[in-house]
Amino acid sequence: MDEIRLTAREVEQCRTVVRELAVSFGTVEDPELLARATVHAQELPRPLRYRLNDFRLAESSAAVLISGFPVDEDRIGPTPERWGAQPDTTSTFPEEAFFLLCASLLGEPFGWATQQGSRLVHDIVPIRGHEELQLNSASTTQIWWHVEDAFHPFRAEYLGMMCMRNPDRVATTYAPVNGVKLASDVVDVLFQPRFVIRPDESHQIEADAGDEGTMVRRSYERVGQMRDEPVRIAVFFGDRDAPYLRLDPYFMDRTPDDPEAEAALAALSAELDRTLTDLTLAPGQIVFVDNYRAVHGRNPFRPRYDGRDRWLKRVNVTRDLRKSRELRAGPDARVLY
Ligand SMILES: O=C(O)CCC(=O)C(=O)O
Ligand SMILES: [Fe+2]
Repeated sequence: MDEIRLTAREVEQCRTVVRELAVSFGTVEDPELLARATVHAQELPRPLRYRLNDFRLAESSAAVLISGFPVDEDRIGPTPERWGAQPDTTSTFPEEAFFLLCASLLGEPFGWATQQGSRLVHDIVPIRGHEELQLNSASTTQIWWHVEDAFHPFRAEYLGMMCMRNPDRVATTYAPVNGVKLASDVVDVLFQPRFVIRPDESHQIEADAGDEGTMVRRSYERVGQMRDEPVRIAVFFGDRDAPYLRLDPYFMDRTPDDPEAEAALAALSAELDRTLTDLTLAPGQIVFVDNYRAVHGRNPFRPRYDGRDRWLKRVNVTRDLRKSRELRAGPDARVLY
């Protein structure tokens, strides 16, 4: 994993860019802020921009960690009890703005109409009642490693997570695809469209949509269709010698009619299990996982429900918004329906 450590001087430079945005904006969800972020991000320190550009373009690593940006523990306020429940969106504005500026050096932040009320920046917090679900709001159960939104053709190229607090040092888990060793005939099978991935539960909790508009309803219908009539896809794609990957075994069908495909998936899963490592984010740290080149998950933990729970902000980033135009309301709209 690449690590970028900001120097004290660089942090000051980053804060200057953020302060300028804070004059005009109170929330990072303002569409105008995102339009400006792309431009203002070019005022971030040049070493940071070079390193993120290498990560994006040369695929120097399957994840990059950015350390050094401070989090003001008092100002951010208590960990919300559920996503979207932060009483004052300005309380985390500096952290989230820096996060989005970094994200916009990799591509375009976007959101899903079927997730967290169409917000771009998600809250990852434990929610009472979700403890055992296979969702990021779970706690006592582990989140099995996965490619984010693996079922969807327009899933993120990068998944960004920024830590607000993590007092119990709960680890995100991570495994890059280039660490796996597989026989050549297994790789062949993984490159063939013989696998089924269904939408995960985070896209199916209708009550959480927060918006009953036709677009949202249609979006749930589309996800429902992907669940009920999934098409077979390849797990590996791209370069035969350095494949990209797309899988989420927890939501994948077994294929008893195709034992060879089942065995290939089992072999890849065993390799990813073998190479899975812990990444414990500390407040202020940001990780961008290359969602084409690595899987991620999370270890289980005991939730506190006392306002001091683990709290991450999360953003989906695509390199190219245009490819999902049929699912968006306008050329610069960032929500996929
Ligand atoms: O909480 C984490 O560290 C990661 C959870 C996860 O898989 C996600 O939010 O996409
Ligand atoms: Fe995830």
